[in-house]
Amino acid sequence: IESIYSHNVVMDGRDITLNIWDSPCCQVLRNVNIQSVIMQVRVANGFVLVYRICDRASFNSVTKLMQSIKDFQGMVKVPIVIVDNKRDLNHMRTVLSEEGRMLTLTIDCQFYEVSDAENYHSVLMVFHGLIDRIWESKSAIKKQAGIKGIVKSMSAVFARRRTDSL
Ligand SMILES: Nc1nc2c(ncn2[C@@H]2O[C@H](COP(=O)(O)OP(=O)(O)OP(=O)(O)O)[C@@H](O)[C@H]2O)c(=O)[nH]1
Repeated sequence: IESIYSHNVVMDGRDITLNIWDSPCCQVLRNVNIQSVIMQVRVANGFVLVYRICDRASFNSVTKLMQSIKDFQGMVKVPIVIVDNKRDLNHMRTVLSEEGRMLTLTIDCQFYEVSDAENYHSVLMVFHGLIDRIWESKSAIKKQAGIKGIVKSMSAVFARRRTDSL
């Protein structure tokens, strides 16, 4: 079942409300639900893709899902964080840590190795990392919009001058 819930965090003195859309892994496993991915890419500010180190199918799903997000996002890149979970089950590991890291090379994203059952703090780090990336990408968009605005108004002045001189 998909669930949506909210969580409040304070970061750098700012109150932030995270609205988390939690899609179950099994849904992804059967087939990446393209419609759902398209909708999520449209509305989401960021993605946390979690696989289990002892479950190769979950890693394959994350790989597929990442490709779909890449395919459907437009010019604006939505920050993605990859999480290798259940580190406490290292003795049952079937996905190498390097494989997770390699995945992050195909798209610019962060990588975390956690055990959410054992360590709440590491999960917090994941979300803090994502929020940082969201802020960075939002301020980059604002800056770009600012430059575009200047270029637009300058070209308007030049266009008027050209018309005046005719
Ligand atoms: N040993 C261990 N078990 C975990 C860890 N995280 C979750 N689990 C267990 O794994 C099971 C599934 O946990 P969920 O939090 O529902 O995992 P999920 O990724 O949301 O699973 P889906 O709903 O199938 O996507 C539960 O029994 C958890 O107790 C972990 O870090 N270590």
